[in-house]
Parts: sequence; C-alpha cells; structure tokens
Amino acid sequence: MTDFNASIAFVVPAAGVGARMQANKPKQYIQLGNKTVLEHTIDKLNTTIPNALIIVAISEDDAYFPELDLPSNVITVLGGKERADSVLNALNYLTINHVVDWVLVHDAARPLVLPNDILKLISTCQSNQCGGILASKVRDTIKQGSHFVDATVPRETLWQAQTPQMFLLNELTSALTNALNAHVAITDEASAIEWAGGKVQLIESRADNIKLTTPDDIAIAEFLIAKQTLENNTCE
Ligand SMILES: Nc1ccn([C@@H]2O[C@H](COP(=O)(O)OP(=O)(O)OP(=O)(O)O)[C@@H](O)[C@H]2O)c(=O)n1
Ligand SMILES: C[C@](O)(CO)[C@H](O)COP(=O)(O)O
Repeated sequence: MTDFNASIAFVVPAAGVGARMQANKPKQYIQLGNKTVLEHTIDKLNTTIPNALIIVAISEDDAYFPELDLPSNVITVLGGKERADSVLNALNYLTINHVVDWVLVHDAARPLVLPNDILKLISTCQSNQCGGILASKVRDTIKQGSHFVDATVPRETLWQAQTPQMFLLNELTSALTNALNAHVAITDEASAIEWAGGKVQLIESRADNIKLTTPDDIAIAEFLIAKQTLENNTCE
C-alpha cells in the first residue's frame, strides 16, 4: 500500500514550437504580466507542492530557458518530436535517477491552473490509489461534422481533458512506452493508460484552466493571471 504521502514529481512538457499561436517565440515564453507563461506554470506547481522535483522537457535549441529565474528543484531534459515523446523522456529520466511514486504531467501552456485543484487531484488519486486527470464538463451543445452538421453529440458524459494528469510513475512509463512502440495516437497521458486497460478518474476542474493555443487565448490569460495575482495579494 503506497504511503499517503508518497513522493511526487512534476513533469512539464515545454518543448513545443507553438505554431498555432503564430507568435515570434514559442508560446511558453510569451510574457504574461511580469513573468513568462512557463514561469507562471512552474510557480503554480511550486506553490502546490513546495520543492517537489519539476522536470521540464525543452527543445535542443531552446535559447529562452537559460534566461529564466527558476528555483533549484527545476531540472531539464531534452524534449522529443511530439508531446508524448517529451513526456516519456522526462519519465525515463525520473525512473533512472529518482525514487518517485506519483508523477503529475502538466502542460507548460496551462499557467492558469489553481493549486487547490491540483491538490484535489493529488488527494483523490492517492486516496483511491488510481490515476486521474483534471477535466471540465462540456457546457455547450456539441455538433459533429465538417462544413454541415452530421449529428448533435449527447454531452451529458463529455469532458474536456486538462492537465495535470496524475499516475504512478511505473504505470505511466510502461503504458506510454508500449503505446508509442505500437504507434498509437497519444495526445494525453490518460490515452496511454486507457489503451493499456487502466482506469482514469475524472476530477472536475475550472473551465478557465485553459491551454494557451491560439492568439485569442493571450488576452484571456493576461486578464486571469492579473486577477489571480490580485486575489493572492489580497489574501496575504
Ligand atoms: N514535441 C512537443 C510538443 C509539445 N510539447 C508541449 O506540450 C504542451 C501542449 O502541447 P501544444 O499545446 O500542442 O503545444 P505546441 O506543440 O507548442 O503547439 P502547436 O501544436 O500549436 O505547435 C506544450 O506546453 C508544449 O510545449 C512538448 O513538450 N513537446
Ligand atoms: C494534454 C492536453 O492538454 C489535454 O487536453 C492536450 O491533449 C494537449 O494537446 P496538444 O495538441 O498537444 O496541445
């Protein structure tokens, strides 16, 4: 039975180019207020579990990361061709170099996550001894089609997967390795666990834990980061 306070590490895939953002730099290095997207994201993880190991996967030609002011519990590994490859590189590093039970994978491009939601994910997964993901329930009517509607999809059981996604390190490493070797299309960690026949808990999160993807996401993120900063300062 894993100890309730089993060791935890974070993996942050941050090796993407951010093509859909159409910016002059990878989106994880866009400035939101006084910090970059990645610095905000790392701050949220450090606030959640102070001094937990944070493994950041960055691209080989990343000239921005060395300019950041980051704490000593942040370590980098090389990213890969796809997000899943970057995550697996980090998982393999963790497996070889550290004793970790649970790993939480969180997109660098999701700086708006709230530590309380991450803590809810951690406590639920550790209590139930089952991996899980933050997700938000679909609120709009969902249509399927390309240029015309083919069908309206019942939304009662539809969720939008977010991150962090939390699993036992050995379980996720094995599932992701096997899924990628089988050339399975993996867009999140849960997909690999599902493919391997594992269970994934859905833990409801806020809809504003968005992944910065296209230019219209920036204004939303700037507003929400400023709002969170104001609320944190008011609480102190
Ligand atoms: N080879 C890759 C691709 C993506 N990511 C990371 O995975 C997260 C989510 O991926 P996505 O939003 O798709 O980022 P990009 O791939 O950079 O975006 P785009 O598809 O628009 O290029 C991001 O933090 C991104 O940096 C990564 O570590 N390694
Ligand atoms: C992991 C993820 O953020 C969950 O919604 C999403 O799958 C990442 O997709 P992307 O195409 O790599 O941004």
